[in-house]
Amino acid sequence: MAQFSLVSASVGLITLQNPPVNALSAVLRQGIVDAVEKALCDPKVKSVVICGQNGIFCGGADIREFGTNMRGPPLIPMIHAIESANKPMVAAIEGSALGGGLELALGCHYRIAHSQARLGLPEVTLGLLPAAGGSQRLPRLIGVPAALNLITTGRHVTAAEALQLGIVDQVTDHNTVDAAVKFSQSVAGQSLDGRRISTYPCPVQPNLDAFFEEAMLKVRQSARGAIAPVACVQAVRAAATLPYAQGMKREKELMATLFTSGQARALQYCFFAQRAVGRWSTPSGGRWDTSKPRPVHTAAVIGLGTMGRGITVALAQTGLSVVAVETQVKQLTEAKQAVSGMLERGATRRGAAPTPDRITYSENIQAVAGADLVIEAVFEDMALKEKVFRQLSDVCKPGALLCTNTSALDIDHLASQTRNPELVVGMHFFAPAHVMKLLEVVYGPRSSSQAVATAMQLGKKMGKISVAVGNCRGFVGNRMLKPYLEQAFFLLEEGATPELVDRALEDFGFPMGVFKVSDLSGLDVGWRVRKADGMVESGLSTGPSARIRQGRRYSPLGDLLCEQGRFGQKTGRGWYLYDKPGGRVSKSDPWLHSFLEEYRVQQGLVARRVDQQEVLERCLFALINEGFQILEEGIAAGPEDIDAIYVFGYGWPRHRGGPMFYAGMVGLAKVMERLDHYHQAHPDEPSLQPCSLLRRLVASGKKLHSQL
Ligand SMILES: CC/C=C\CC(=O)SCCNC(=O)CCNC(=O)[C@H](O)C(C)(C)COP(=O)(O)OP(=O)(O)OC[C@H]1O[C@@H](n2cnc3c(N)ncnc32)[C@H](O)[C@@H]1OP(=O)(O)O
Repeated sequence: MAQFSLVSASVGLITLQNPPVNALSAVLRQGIVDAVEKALCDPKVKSVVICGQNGIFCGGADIREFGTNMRGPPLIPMIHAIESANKPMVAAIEGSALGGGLELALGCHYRIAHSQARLGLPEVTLGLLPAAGGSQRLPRLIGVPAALNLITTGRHVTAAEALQLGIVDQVTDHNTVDAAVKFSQSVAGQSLDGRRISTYPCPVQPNLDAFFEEAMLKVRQSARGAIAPVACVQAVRAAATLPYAQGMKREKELMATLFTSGQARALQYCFFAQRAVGRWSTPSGGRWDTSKPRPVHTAAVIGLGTMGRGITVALAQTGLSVVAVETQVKQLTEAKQAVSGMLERGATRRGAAPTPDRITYSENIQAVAGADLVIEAVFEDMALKEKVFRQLSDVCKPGALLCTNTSALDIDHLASQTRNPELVVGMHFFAPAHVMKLLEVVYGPRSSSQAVATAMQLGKKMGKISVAVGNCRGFVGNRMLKPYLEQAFFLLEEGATPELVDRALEDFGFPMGVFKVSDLSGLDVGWRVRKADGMVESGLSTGPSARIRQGRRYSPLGDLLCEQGRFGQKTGRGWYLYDKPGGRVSKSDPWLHSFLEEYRVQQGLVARRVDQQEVLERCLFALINEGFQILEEGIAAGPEDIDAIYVFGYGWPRHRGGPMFYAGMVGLAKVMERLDHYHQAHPDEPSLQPCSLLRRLVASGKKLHSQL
């Protein structure tokens, strides 16, 4: 609802009241319409201030209403009525004014913001555009380039930037409502002719056609198939070229296509999934709302290789004291330099003062004795990690949480090396650890819910999307990646090229195809794991049995490349060719193509035409099938957890909602039918056999996601 009151004898104060973010629900919109009418009819009221309760102006349209039968007064006429009012309307912006919230403020004649406020039009991140007049008013207010930037990126600006851009008229460090009330009194009775943004001409943009062509090209390149950024450019172009009323018509048409698109549904699902993963639960009954995290003031990191350095930076940036331990002196010296460089660059990027140095370095593991929480980040080797955990169990103070940054190893086994297995959890960071948003918090059967809660809370403090997952080989993310990679290798054997497979995945929306990623992360990483698993035979034997290992189809292609010293970017050669070791730009490699041809001949394989659809179905459906298996085993509590992991850690295109959501969009019956089809053709590939949960869901007609 919206509360109306008369303050300072002549100011009508309208307070938006819809916790937690004053989203513009049907009830709130009705409340605003009623309150505005009251204010305009009351002769005592000479000016009006609109504010939000609980320190937040407005988080925009109520996203939960999208996709339902929208009731209540629509936003556009409501904002129009505010702009047309004959009494000054002033927005008092505290906290956030986002999306429809900012559009409401743009309908007001003046905007006063608190210095800590954030403003923006983030609709594009929800697969929409600012369609309550935002795409037409903002360019008229601040010019086309600045408006286009805000609308196509959805970025939030600070009050200071908003003032500089001309979005707000005044910024205050004091009580925003008081400042707005005072301001509104000062302008009461003045003409409002020059204050209605919809009547402004759009500032002239030189070389309009070239400007928008370039903008469109840029957006199409970075959008990777997302349609909302493209529609945003079209809407701003309408503002720059059409009268306001026609621009509004265009805004409405563009919004109509976006609103009903699968992409908008997927992006809105991601918005809520990102928040839902914070409400974790474990099979043993641990829950986010009943488990109290332990306080963490000092954290320690053991091992200062690439991951350990990133984790140290991420911890230091949260303001914690950090003890960083590395037993090799040379590595320690290099790490010190690298960490301080990363902290400095991070501060420059954020426009903040460098993080005060709260890091203590040591060569001795005894230095972690006082830490509340330790993150072990030594080399991915079980024997080494076992040793470190036994030492930690002796050295650490009672109650200290012991975490391992492993991407696949058994958490429970490591816990068994300690005196207090309930204090052990996995914290699987993604490289670079101070940049990547995802954190898998892995609980073993003996991890206490307090240990999970502590790691989840620390992840949140570090700005991560933390997802609690159960203990199994590869946890959720890497476990699902295995069948995906496997299928990509098999497709090469059957006739595809790395270029074809990567192109299909990049057209789907991944920033990089599977072979480019493999070159980037290093082919030797997987080789080492496969060797440890006893999968690798050196040299190449021939015939189908040479490609069956441990009872299932196996492709030795990756191993053969490694035997040639082709480890990817770091050696300048992998699935692609690079201009030098460490080079970043991939080129097609004729050697690789000949190698594949020779390999097929040797193995008696006949190359056939593989198309993009087959690449997507085999790689993605195999990955999704593993996701269903993970759900069935209770390793992930819900599909949102898997989707968040893939969107925030594995480059899954957000506008496709994550693998499990995508499966729902495609239709579970279709996914199952295609898996069955491929499994019949490849009975030695168990990852193509639909798992029982998928079969049960299809048989019952049940959906995995209520949004679909
Ligand atoms: C014609 C169409 C016109 C306009 C279109 C729009 O306006 S689309 C909406 C545009 N607005 C946004 O995208 C803002 C989304 N919200 C946020 O960015 C943040 O929530 C915000 C406002 C910065 C507050 O952040 P904070 O970290 O404090 O809270 P949190 O994100 O955890 O949110 C708290 C709960 O509120 C729910 N919520 C937030 N915004 C909305 C919204 N616009 N509609 C509905 N619900 C919203 C959020 O989901 C959280 O609830 P939970 O149950 O935990 O999911």
